[in-house]
Amino acid sequence: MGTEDKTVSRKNNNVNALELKEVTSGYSYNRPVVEGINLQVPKGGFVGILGPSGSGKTTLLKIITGLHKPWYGTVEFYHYNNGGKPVIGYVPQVESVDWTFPVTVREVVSMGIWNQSGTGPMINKVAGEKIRYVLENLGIEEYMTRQISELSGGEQQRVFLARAMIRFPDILVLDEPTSGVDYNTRETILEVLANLNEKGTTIILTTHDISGIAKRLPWLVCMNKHIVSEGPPTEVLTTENLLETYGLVDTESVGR
Ligand SMILES: Nc1ncnc2c1ncn2[C@@H]1O[C@H](COP(=O)(O)OP(=O)(O)OP(=O)(O)O)[C@@H](O)[C@H]1O
Repeated sequence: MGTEDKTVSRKNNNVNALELKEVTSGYSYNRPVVEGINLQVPKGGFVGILGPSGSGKTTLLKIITGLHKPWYGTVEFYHYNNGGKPVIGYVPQVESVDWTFPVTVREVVSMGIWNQSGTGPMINKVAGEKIRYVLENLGIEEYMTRQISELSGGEQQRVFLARAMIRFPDILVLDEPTSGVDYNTRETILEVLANLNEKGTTIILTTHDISGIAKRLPWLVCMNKHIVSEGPPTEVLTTENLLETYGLVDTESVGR
């Protein structure tokens, strides 16, 4: 059975890692950027969110991670083993982070486990080993002591992924994890994510890359302020859905 079947069947087993009900939110009064969002993400699911610039994808991810609050509606999480909230790892868009101050890869990654890694510049042995393990997994162990500002976009992207992975999250949320990276980096990132998903991590990512990423994922959500459609790529990546998602509906042909 392929990953696709597995994820789709999980979608139907009624165990959700998280569920958004009627979520509406935004940044200025009376101008919601996401509206009436109903979304269920199954435990162990791998979900891609597609939509044009400004369609509310990042806002939705921030609502899931708790960085931005819904105006209306609720976000509910599955109660993980410890009976509490899941550990959520968040990988922001690389371009949204300004690393002008001097900080090494090792220090950035250790921020993911700040309270376990020792105080200040001292990173304890266990944390140091975890950091090395995760960096090796991502093929960037040789950058350990480099300044983050010296790295390329694709390398920085993997450092942020490492920072989120080091917490061994139950849910990993990534904002355009492959934007601006080359083919090999994209494949490495996708392979790492597929392995984490195989081990049970629930993954939610946004992407603009339809052929390189979206159509290879088991479940897609198309959004443009509202959810336009969701389902497996074969059902969702239709011309009609994409035109509606990207606001390119041919008004002449529909007689408007
Ligand atoms: N901090 C903020 N303050 C005010 N408006 C914001 C803020 N963040 C986002 N917005 C606005 O909310 C809308 C949705 O933005 P969001 O970043 O969620 O879209 P997106 O789909 O992730 O876009 P992109 O693909 O370009 O990253 C946009 O119109 C944006 O200008």
